[in-house]
Amino acid sequence: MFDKAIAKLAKEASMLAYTPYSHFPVGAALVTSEKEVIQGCNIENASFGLSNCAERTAVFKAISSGYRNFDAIYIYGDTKEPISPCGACRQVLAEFCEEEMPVYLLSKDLEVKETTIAGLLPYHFKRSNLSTNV
Ligand SMILES: O=c1ccn([C@H]2C[C@H](O)[C@@H](CO)O2)c(=O)[nH]1
Ligand SMILES: [Zn+2]
Repeated sequence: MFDKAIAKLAKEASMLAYTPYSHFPVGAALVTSEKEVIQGCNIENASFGLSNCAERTAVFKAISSGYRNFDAIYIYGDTKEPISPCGACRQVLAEFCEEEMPVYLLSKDLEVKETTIAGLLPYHFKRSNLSTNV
């Protein structure tokens, strides 16, 4: 269920973004099954392709802190319409989150578009697709 306080934490996370190249701050708030909120921001690099999006920062922070199960993610962009995550982030989220997990996409004014992991990336490549079936 959408929680405005967590949406504000996603916006707050964007304030720490390192964006000297795009000047486009993004924030994410990933809710763990323990109800912890892990924030992330985008972190750019002079070698542009090495930039890391807010969503992946939040996922990598959470995984490297020992969390493995997630209830929701909120993603905030300083945008007119609710932000739309890039393909790389959709694939990384699909690795760790259930297909039906709620995803709340937020605009500058905290207008919300609700979707799911499967809604963001239907028919995604997954572990069970590997021939080794690990
Ligand atoms: O959902 C998104 C979309 C874009 N960005 C970042 C990547 C780059 O730093 C900047 C411009 O693309 O915004 C994110 O962090 N998340
Ligand atoms: Zn991304």
